[in-house]
Order: sequence, then C-alpha cells, then structure tokens
Amino acid sequence: MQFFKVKTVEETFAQIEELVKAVKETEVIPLEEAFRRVLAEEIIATESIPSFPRSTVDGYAVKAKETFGSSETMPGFLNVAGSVQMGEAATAPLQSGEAIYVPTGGMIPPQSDSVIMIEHCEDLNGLLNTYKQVAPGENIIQIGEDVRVGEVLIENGTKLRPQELGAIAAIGKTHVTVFKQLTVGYLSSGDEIVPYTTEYLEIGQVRDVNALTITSLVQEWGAKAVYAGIVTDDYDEYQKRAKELFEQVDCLVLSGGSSVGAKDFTTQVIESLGEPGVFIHGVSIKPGKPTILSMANEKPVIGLPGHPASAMIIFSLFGEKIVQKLSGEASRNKLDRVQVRLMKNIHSSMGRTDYVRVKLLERDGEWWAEPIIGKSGLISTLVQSDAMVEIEAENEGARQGDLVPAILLR
Ligand SMILES: Nc1nc2c(c(=O)[nH]1)N[C@H]1C(S)=C(S)[C@@H](COP(=O)(O)OP(=O)(O)OC[C@H]3O[C@@H](n4cnc5c(N)ncnc54)[C@H](O)[C@@H]3O)O[C@H]1N2
Ligand code: MOO
Repeated sequence: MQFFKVKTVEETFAQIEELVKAVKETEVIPLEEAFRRVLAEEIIATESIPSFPRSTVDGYAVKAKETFGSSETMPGFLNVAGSVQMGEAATAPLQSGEAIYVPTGGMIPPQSDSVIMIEHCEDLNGLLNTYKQVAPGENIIQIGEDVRVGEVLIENGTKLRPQELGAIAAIGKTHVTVFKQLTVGYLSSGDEIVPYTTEYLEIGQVRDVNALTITSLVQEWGAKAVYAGIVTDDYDEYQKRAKELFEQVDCLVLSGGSSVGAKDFTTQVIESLGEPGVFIHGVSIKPGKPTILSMANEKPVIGLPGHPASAMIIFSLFGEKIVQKLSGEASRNKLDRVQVRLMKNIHSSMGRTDYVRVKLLERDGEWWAEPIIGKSGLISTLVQSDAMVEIEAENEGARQGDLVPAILLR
C-alpha cells in the first residue's frame, strides 16, 4: 500500500504559489459585464475627475479673505451676483465684494476660491450676511482631486469590485480587457454515490452532496462550474470521463477515492492526465488529510477527500487559492482571518493544522467561538457553523479564553 508523503499547510500553499500560473487568454468585454472579472490591463486615467472645480455643498462661492472676521455677532456682507445652474459652465468671474450661489456639485465660478454653506449665511434681498469665515479651498473639489489624468487608476490583476467599475465608468471607459472567465470541471466518484435528485435510496447509496457544495464555491469565486456527473470506482471509466472533462476546462476537481483504499483510483487517474503530475498527496491537516494536488499540462487538478465537510473545507482553502492564481488575480489585500476567543479547550496534534467548526456568539463586545461537536466529514457541522477556528501546526491545541484566528463562513 502506498503511504502519504504528507506536507504541511504552509508547504502546500507555497507549492500552489510556485506552480499555478495565470491563464493566458484575455478578452475585451463591456464594463457592465465585468463585475468580479480580473483585469488584464492597467487602467490609466485618460481624463481628470472632476474635470472642472466643483462645490461639495449648497452655498455661495466667495473669495475666502472677504469672509475673514465674519461671526454670528459681527456678520460680513457681500452682494449676491447670481447663481450657477447644475450641468452648466460658470463663466462669469466673481468680482470683489460679491457672492454667487452654487448648488452641491455645481461649477465654481472663476476667481472664487471657497464656498460658504447656506446655513452659515443669509440672503436678505440680495445682501448676503456671512456668519462664519471660510478658508481658501474650503468646500471645493479641485480639478483632478479625485483622479488625475495619467495616473494608474487600477492595477493589472485586480478583481473588479463595484467601486472599480464605478471609477472606470467615471473616466468614460466603456470596455475592459480581462482574463478569460475560468471554467472549473467537477466529477464525483464512488460506486455508492447517486444523483442528489434520487428520490428513494437503496441501502448503501449516498446522494451526491459534493456536486452542490463544490460547484457553488466555484460560482462564488466568479468562475463557471461544469458538473460532469458521477463515475463508479472503475479505473477505465473514471479515467475516460476525467480526461474528457479535463480537455474542456481550465481546472479539474475530482472528489472521492483520494485515500489509499483498494478502489481509490483518483491518484492514478490524476497522474494519467499529464505532466508534471501530482505535487501534493496528503496534507497534515484535519479534516482532509488525503488531499491530492497536481499540475497537468499547466492545468491544476484537485483530488478532494470524499467526506462532504472535508471536501468543502479543503476546496475552500486550497481551491480558492488555486482559482485565484489561475484567474490572473494578483495577491490580494484581504483580511481572511479574524481573532475570536475560545469558549472551550481544543486539543490538536503537534505538526497538524486543525480547522475546527464553531458557532460565534457576541458577549460583552467580544466574539466567542463555541466548537461544534461531530465527526469531521459531517455536512451538518458546516451548516451549523459561522466560522472555522485555525489551530496552527506548531500548537498542541488551544485553551478556553485564548484568542485564535478564525475564517468566517458567512
Ligand atoms: N487507512 C486509511 N483510511 C482513511 C484515511 C487514512 O489516512 N488511512 N483517511 C481518511 C480520511 S481523513 C478521509 S477524508 C477519507 C477520504 O477518502 P476518499 O477521498 O477516498 O473518499 P471516499 O472513500 O470515496 O469517500 C469517503 C466518504 O465520503 C462519502 N462521499 C464521497 N463522495 C461523496 C459525494 N460526492 N457526496 C456525498 N458523500 C460522498 C463516501 O460515501 C464515504 O462515506 O478516507 C479516510 N480513510
Ligand atoms: O478529511 Mo478526513 O476524515 O480528515 O475527514
């Protein structure tokens, strides 16, 4: 029997980092279809935003120095010389001793340098009483203060969020070059696994749970999932179906048969798909030790342990990283762990990283984690959980009251 050459979680992430490269194909798409896609170009501002100086408030454009000394008890006085209309250029320059009404977002007239808010002044038949002094530049957004022409607005490799789409729209760019959307193929294996639509189960049969959890995670990450059904534990059939799917997708995921039992063919199937082949077979992790990771002809292949919760946890950890790298997304500035306090002691073995499902409860302004009891493969433990607490390999567990890192699941 073959034994696992187990790697640590850190070694596994380091191997993924080294071996998985971004897909090469890119496409140009309309901005409205670009949410969650990964930029394959640098967005350089071709215009300044704003392109004219604008007021940030409803008020009167003034020369700041002409308001100096104004107060509730000693107001200053300016003549109201007109008003600026929204969407129109303010061309008439402001003369000394004058104020011009400007709505929020309206253009600042030439020769004015600040805006006094309407609540700090009073228009009495064309004579503006100013009750407060303003500083030069106050309540004005200058040309290019938001975005300056020529600056790098968004870096290559950015996964587009709503705010990036808004910024690209603001400079008038209608199309963007993005990496192609990934397709991730998924195939379940096991003689006992039947479609989840099976109404009545024969003794020994199990509905395909992983098909739903894994393909949903793929969609959550912005890729397309291709579900190819279930194969029995027959090497030739398994190999043929896996190969067919592999040819159609950018990344292949197989579940079940990853362990070292007599009918666990997944490693052999994965090895048959291409070079250089399996780089991880077994991770020092709980749950999910019999994890397989491979690179075949520059495509990642993932062999997940069959147990539903193990499959989902492993795919959330390593699958997300693989999909991220393959999609062209640059390393992100993402807070992926929060600190929570443990309600109970957790035991763990030295050298193994444990992911313990927990419920989170708020108590006196702090978040506490209550471990969920249950065998590592049970899907209901994930349904009940709000987060997974991470017990790092160098720790032999953690104690009640300890602050520990947790990955949120909601
Ligand atoms: N001698 C050893 N045996 C096992 C070890 C070990 O180190 N030495 N590791 C155990 C661990 S940990 C896990 S996890 C499992 C993983 O085994 P496989 O990846 O080979 O998975 P299967 O045997 O095919 O399935 C395990 C379990 O999960 C059910 N399953 C499988 N696929 C699905 C699916 N798509 N939907 C729902 N349920 C599924 C399957 O019926 C089994 O009950 O190996 C241990 N053994
Ligand atoms: O992944 Mo396994 O039994 O660690 O659940």
